[in-house]
Order: sequence, then structure tokens, then C-alpha cells
Amino acid sequence: MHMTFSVAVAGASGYAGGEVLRLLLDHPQARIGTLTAHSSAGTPLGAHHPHLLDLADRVLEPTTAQALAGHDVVVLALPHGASGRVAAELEALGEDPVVLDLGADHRLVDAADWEAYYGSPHAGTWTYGLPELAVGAGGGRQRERLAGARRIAVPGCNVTAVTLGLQPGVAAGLLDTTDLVAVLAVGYSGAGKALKPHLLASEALGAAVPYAVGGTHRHVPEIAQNLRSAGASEVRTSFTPVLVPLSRGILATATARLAPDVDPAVLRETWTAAYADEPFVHVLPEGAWPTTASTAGANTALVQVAYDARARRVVTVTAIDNLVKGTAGGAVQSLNLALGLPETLGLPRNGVAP
Ligand SMILES: NC(=O)C1=CN([C@@H]2O[C@H](COP(=O)(O)OP(=O)(O)OC[C@H]3O[C@@H](n4cnc5c(N)ncnc54)[C@H](OP(=O)(O)O)[C@@H]3O)[C@@H](O)[C@H]2O)C=CC1
Ligand SMILES: CC(=O)N[C@@H](CCC(=O)OP(=O)(O)O)C(=O)O
Repeated sequence: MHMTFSVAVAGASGYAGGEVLRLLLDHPQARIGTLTAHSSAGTPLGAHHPHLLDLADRVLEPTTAQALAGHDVVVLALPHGASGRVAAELEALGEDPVVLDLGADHRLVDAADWEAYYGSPHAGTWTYGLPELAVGAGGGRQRERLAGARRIAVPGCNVTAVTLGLQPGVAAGLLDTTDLVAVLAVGYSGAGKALKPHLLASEALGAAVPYAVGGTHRHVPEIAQNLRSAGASEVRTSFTPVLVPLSRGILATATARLAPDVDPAVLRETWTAAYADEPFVHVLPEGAWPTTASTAGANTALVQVAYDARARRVVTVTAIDNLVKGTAGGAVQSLNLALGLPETLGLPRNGVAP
């Protein structure tokens, strides 16, 4: 079947919107329609994304439901809180495109979790856009729910890295999920392009900077939600992100105490088998370690698992490009599933290194 679909991108001047466009330009069936922005409306896309040569002259329109109407697919790459409003306005116009929300508004199932971490009313829950997410103990995956989905909530980038690292052990019942520790080295593009004081180059260059320390990060409940989907009954995660002087990339080290009576010899086989059929998640051979550079530009997660016998902890390390597998690539992968296209269409598997 050869069909094309039209896509409008709201927030096209931002990092996530720009990355969606970079990937869609290489997607054989995507036709890029309206592009919108906020303060940059009226300016050409080339002023914001000089790397996107094929769209350089496209002029950004203000982000309104009217501007986004008339497309098969709408991608919302907007700050938290904005996407719920735009989606509701589209519905009020009688529009029913496939909508992908790259922001957080529709990821959480539990409204109380949303209100506790985001401090605003919950906009609702959409189909969660992590195809590899384990669903239940029977080997199900979230991709089955994404087939035909009309509203997709794309995961947080840190969440994707931690979930993919830990879930094979959670699904197999090998880990004590009440004692998880995740420390992440994260690149600056994850924060978006808006200027923030701790992101000034003079503060950031040459420094590693922790933030949201002490269990306050918004991704804590989303990680718990995913690990419960994979089979955990109770999840407690100490989560600490550390900004490092990288533009792109997340390296997540997530550790867990081994559950009682589990033989650590089963770890490698469990992780390898869990991802054996996954096109975008790869467990490295023993002794090889993921690096952020190896995933740059690719929709790939590289995973490694080891056992620390003295600490009796399972150690997982996962690398992703936050803008690709962590956002825009994960979105296109989910979109392919929603439209009934091959899941891998238009998506790079190989990174750019060194
Ligand atoms: N960067 C990342 O790695 C990831 C980002 N995300 C999510 O994707 C979304 C976009 O992030 P990112 O691209 O990094 O952010 P940016 O700050 O880079 O871009 C934000 C975009 O939204 C527009 N915008 C700003 N304020 C408003 C507003 N009040 N109403 C409508 N549009 C507005 C901006 O337009 P203008 O430039 O014209 O002002 C810009 O196009 C966020 O929800 C983010 O959490 C999710 C996972 C990872
Ligand atoms: C460096 C940095 O600030 N990274 C962001 C990643 C944001 C993200 O994944 O997206 P959502 O905000 O849509 O969840 C953070 O940790 O908040």
C-alpha cells in the first residue's frame, strides 16, 4: 500500500518540533503541511533550524486550531499545558486527525499524580507512545495498543531511558522494585531552547549540574506507571538527573536490588531475550557499554546489564538520543503503528559516532 499523509507541526521552531521535521523529511509517506510557532510566528523556519534546508522558506504561522486543521496528523511540540488546549480546540472544530502530544499533558493515567507533580488540572490520558513498553506478564507490548490509535502521548525522554533499562527484569520478576536508583547524565537540548539561568553557557560548559534532586522530578510518577505496566506492584525510584555538557543524549544508570532467591546468572539471557525482536532496542554484548555518542541521531536505545555481587544490585545502563528515541523518533515510530505502516519506516537505526 502506498499512501501519503499530511502532517502539521505545532511548535516547529523548538528543538522537538525541529527534530520531528528532520525525521519526517526522510519519511517516504509524510507530506509536511502547516508549521506553527509562538513568538517566532511570521518568520521562516530556516531562521530557527538552518539544518532543515528543505523547509528553509516555510513561514511559521501562529499556533491556532484553524491553522492546524485539515491535516491527517497533528504533532504538538509545545510547552506543558498548551497541548491540552490546542487538542480541545481542534475537536471543537470537528477535526479528528491523529494527534501526537510530545509534551507531558496526556501521559499520566492518575490525575492525582499529575496534579502532585505538575500543579495544574489534568488534561486526560492518551495512548502511551512507547511501543516497547511491556504490558502485563504475558509478553504483551504497548505497540498492540498503538495500532489504530488517534491520540498519542509521547513519553518523557528520561522516562524512556529508565524504563527500557529496567523493564526486562521487572517483567520477569527479578528485581525488588521498591528499591530502584536512577542517576542520569543528560544533555542540554532536553530542556528546550528557551533561555534558563542554569543553562547559560558560562554556567554549563565544563560543569556537571544536578537538578530536581530529592524525588521532585516530573518523570518520577511516569517511570512508576511504566514499571507497573511491566508487572511491578509497588515502585519506589530515587531519580536524579545531572546536566552534562552535551547537546544531545541521555545515559541512564538505573540499579535495583535483586529479588530474593533469584540467580544472577539469568540476567543476561533475560535482557537479551526481552529485546531480541525489537528493531530499536539493542542489548550490547557482555563487556560493551552504551555511550550517548553511539545513539546520536538514531532512534535506538543501547542497553547493558551487569550484576554487582557485593552490593547485590543489578546495574543497567541505557543510552538514547533524547531528541530521537526520547522524543521525535519515538513519536514517528508510534505514528507508523497508529497508521498501520511498518514501524521502522523513515527512522534511522544507526547512530553517528565518534
Ligand atoms: N527537548 C527534549 O528532549 C524533549 C522535549 N519534550 C517536550 O516537547 C515539548 C517541546 O519541547 P522543546 O522543543 O524542547 O521546547 P522548545 O522551548 O525548544 O520549543 C517550544 C516550542 O513551543 C512554542 N511555544 C512556546 N510557548 C508557547 C505557548 N505559550 N503557546 C504555544 N506555543 C508556544 C515555541 O514557539 P516560539 O519559539 O515561537 O516561541 C516553540 O516552537 C515540551 O512539552 C517538552 O517537554 C519531550 C521529550 C524530550
Ligand atoms: C535537561 C532537561 O531539562 N531535560 C528535561 C527533559 C524533558 C523531557 O523529557 O520532556 P518533558 O518535559 O516533556 O517530560 C527534564 O529533565 O525536565
